[in-house]
Amino acid sequence: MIRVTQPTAPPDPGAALSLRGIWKRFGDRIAVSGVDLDVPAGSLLGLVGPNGAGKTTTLSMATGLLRPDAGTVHVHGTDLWASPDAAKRRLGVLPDGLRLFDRLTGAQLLTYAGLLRGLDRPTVAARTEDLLAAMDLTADRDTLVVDYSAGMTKKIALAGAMIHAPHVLVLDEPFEAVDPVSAANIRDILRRYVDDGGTVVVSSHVMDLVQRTCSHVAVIAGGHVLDAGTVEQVRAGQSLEDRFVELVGGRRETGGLEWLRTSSDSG
Ligand SMILES: Nc1ncnc2c1ncn2[C@@H]1O[C@H](COP(=O)(O)OP(=O)(O)OP(=O)(O)O)[C@@H](O)[C@H]1O
Repeated sequence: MIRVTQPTAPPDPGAALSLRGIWKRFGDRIAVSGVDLDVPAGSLLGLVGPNGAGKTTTLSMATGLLRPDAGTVHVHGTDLWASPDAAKRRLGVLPDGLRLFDRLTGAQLLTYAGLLRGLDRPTVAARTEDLLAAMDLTADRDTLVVDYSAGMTKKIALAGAMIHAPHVLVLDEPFEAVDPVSAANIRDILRRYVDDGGTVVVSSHVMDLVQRTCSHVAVIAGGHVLDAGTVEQVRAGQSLEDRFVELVGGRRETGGLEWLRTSSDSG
């Protein structure tokens, strides 16, 4: 079970990811202010929150891409910032706005990712073909990634994050720009990965997708975790979207844009 823990609680060694008191400040803006979160092994957790809530900053600190100002991150009990190599071997990451080596073809990019992770060539070759097929990209295996659509680019980056068979996948907006059929395929791949013992954290703005796909959810706003638990616990009988709006607030009357009513300017 996920808990929003007391800051003094020690990290949970049984959790796939255990964040304790992580903070990040950019100039005088505090992006993340003391996030404590345990992601249970074998869960598929959706991290949801409004724009600017601190999701990307939290995930960057949870995966070794950004050093927290304070706090700790443990990956299956290994301290990420004390033992980054050991911890990162267990992580597969799809960062937000990732720049890929897009002058490579899709197949070359996966080969590169596999070799970089220390896999031998036959293993890389076999997994590359499996992943291309799973992402429905076999026909475009020899197309340059720079010529891929946004959704195809997302899928090849996701495949690159999975090639070393990590224990934990951390995916920032994996469904953004992905067509509904590909999104369903990706959901199946992630569910199978979880059934086989993996853990997935995805950030998303699409509540319906999180409600249908995830076992757990954490709601973050203003750099804090507002609620976390199983999807059933957090939504408490409402739709996740209604519960999200209730927790986060911020709905406003859409007055003040009268000038947009172009029909009133018909003369
Ligand atoms: N490199 C940076 N320099 C300065 N401020 C930053 C930087 N990165 C993030 N921020 C600020 O930190 C806050 C949290 O940003 P973050 O990108 O983590 O939010 P998010 O929840 O991922 O948002 P979105 O849903 O819009 O992607 C925002 O106020 C943002 O302006």
